Amino acid sequence: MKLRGLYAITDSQLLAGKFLSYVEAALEGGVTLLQYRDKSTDEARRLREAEALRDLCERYKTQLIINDDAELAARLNVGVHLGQTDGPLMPVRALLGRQAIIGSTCHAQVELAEQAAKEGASYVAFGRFFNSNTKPGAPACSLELLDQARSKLHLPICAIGGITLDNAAPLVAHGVDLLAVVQGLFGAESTAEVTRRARAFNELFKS
Ligand SMILES: Cc1ncc(COP(=O)(O)OP(=O)(O)O)c(N)n1
Ligand SMILES: Cc1nc(C(=O)O)sc1CCOP(=O)(O)O
Ligand SMILES: [Mg+2]
Repeated sequence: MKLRGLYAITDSQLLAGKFLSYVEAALEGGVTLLQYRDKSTDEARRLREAEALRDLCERYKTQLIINDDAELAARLNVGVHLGQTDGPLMPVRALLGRQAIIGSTCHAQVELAEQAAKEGASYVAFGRFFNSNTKPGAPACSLELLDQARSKLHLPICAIGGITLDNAAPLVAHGVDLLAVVQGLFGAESTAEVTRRARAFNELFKS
């Protein structure tokens, strides 16, 4: 499966009271990957929500990725996204199997991405590219880094951090395969607007 297009990421605060309706609206507009990102320790709720997302993703033929939690990903037989402090990648690859999608945060360092590629990552994520309300403290990354990364890496490149429909086009022009978005997608006033935004993000990959 080609990893290219919109990578929607959930946010429990932003989506409170409208979690599944907003996610479904995004899937309706077209989502290549959907990440369940919930930084809470409420295991029961996390399992319930992740199961609901897995069922929704099956209906829309979208791949579900769990943030941080390889055990939960294994339990649901879906992919996982790991940051630099979320533990080593290789045991997770062994746990989830060869087919599983495993993403790796590489901040603004091509060397981290080369290492992740060696360890079996399915895609590498660079960011943050713009100011992010969701994660204001994330280290910054530039378009020039993408040019270097594109010339050295042979796996899909994901960009994250403050991405909106107004600023995303240059990222795609610099070789990004996946646009990972929270606020720029789900910070919308209605489900119809979420669907419109999802479609518009995907259009950026067609020109
Ligand atoms: C697609 C994608 N890229 C980067 C991140 C950030 O991961 P991490 O650095 O582990 O930070 P948290 O998201 O866990 O706070 C991501 N989740 N997804
Ligand atoms: C979860 C996350 N990781 C980042 C990184 O740079 O590693 S930026 C980020 C937040 C993405 O949300 P938004 O689209 O609302 O900015
Ligand atoms: Mg993490």
